Amino acid sequence: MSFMIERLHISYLRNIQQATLSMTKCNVLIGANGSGKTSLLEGVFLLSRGKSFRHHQPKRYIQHHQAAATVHASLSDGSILAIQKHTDASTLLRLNHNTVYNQSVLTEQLPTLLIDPSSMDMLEQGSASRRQLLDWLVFHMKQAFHPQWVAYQRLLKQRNSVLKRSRHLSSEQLTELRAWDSGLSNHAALIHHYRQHLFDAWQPYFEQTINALLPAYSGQLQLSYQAGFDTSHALDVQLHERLEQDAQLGYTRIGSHRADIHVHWRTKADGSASGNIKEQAANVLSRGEKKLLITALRLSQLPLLLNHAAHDERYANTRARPTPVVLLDDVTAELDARAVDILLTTLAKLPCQVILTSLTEDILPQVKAYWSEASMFHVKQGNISPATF
Ligand SMILES: Nc1ncnc2c1ncn2[C@@H]1O[C@H](COP(=O)(O)OP(=O)(O)OP(=O)(O)O)[C@@H](O)[C@H]1O
Repeated sequence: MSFMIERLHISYLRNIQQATLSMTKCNVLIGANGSGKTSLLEGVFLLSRGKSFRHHQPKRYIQHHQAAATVHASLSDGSILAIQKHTDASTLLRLNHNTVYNQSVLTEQLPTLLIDPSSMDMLEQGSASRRQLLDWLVFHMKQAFHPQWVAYQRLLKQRNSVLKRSRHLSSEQLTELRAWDSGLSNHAALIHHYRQHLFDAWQPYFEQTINALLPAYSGQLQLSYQAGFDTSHALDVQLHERLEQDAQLGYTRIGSHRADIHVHWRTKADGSASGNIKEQAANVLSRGEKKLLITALRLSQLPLLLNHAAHDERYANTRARPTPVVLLDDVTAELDARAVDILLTTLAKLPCQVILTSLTEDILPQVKAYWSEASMFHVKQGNISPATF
């Protein structure tokens, strides 16, 4: 058994003044450009992650002339989650009417997975979004990962601030760095262990999803994972060896914060899977195919997560677990009718709640055919109203 968002309330987020939605398994938002569709997805993401995927500063997404934006969700297991973001960037988080002080508590209750136009450059951009892709999985599957990652980030920040301040380190600073490096090294070893373990578990799910979404590339797309440092040696030894270079650069060049995921395309002239041509997939795929690949990267994590949750002792007594919410902005963009159809049939089979946005009603017949429970909403100038199919 799993639970999902039943009721969502948003106030003063961009052009949405007040909106209340009763949600089902598949929720389709239809509206013109600038009507507020993405803002609603932004609200759900904000509740789950504590930040927007569009702007870091709350004053950018809080409605003009308002002091705060609020998002409130009632889940089908009876729990209530809320976030309030103020223009001074302060945050109030609530779970079941109690204040909580750690966003990760809400993230755990409401896993969200975003597929939007800005993620379409994920393969070409810096490593951060690809690293976050893997870390999303690790966070939701390994409870011990998050504290390690937080502790690593804290030490890294301290180390970088010393490196930034002085190119020539005093003996006190060197002693201080050495102590931090040993801590960093211990955290990095564990972070790598969790990432590697889940990266390996993820591979077959990724292959299956590619078979469904990009059958023409079956067996030709492979993932690789780099830890960000040479994992055959302790990180502190390597940090020590390159301390002078880091001091010149003013930051730490190697470590868990540099981990990355790559997608390779590999084929033989005869088209068989293992072979002699190897390229970054981003150099080969069309824009539409890239969207399907990025979608496959994200969606392939869901069955793995859900299989794992079935065995997770945290949910053993309640027999219920959170259902991931897939936020899919502008579902038809870049895709032809056949690709949209494949994407929707794949999504409908996955154990997730879906919130889709679209400029037109073209996808409604498929939504109706593939989901037994679906809702439609019209979005106009920030007003969201339920509509019948
Ligand atoms: N802080 C703010 N306060 C009030 N309105 C805002 C604020 N920030 C943005 N807006 C407005 O809110 C609307 C947000 O639209 P949104 O991006 O959600 O549209 P959309 O329906 O997803 O459109 P598209 O189909 O073009 O992506 C825009 O019209 C924008 O001008």
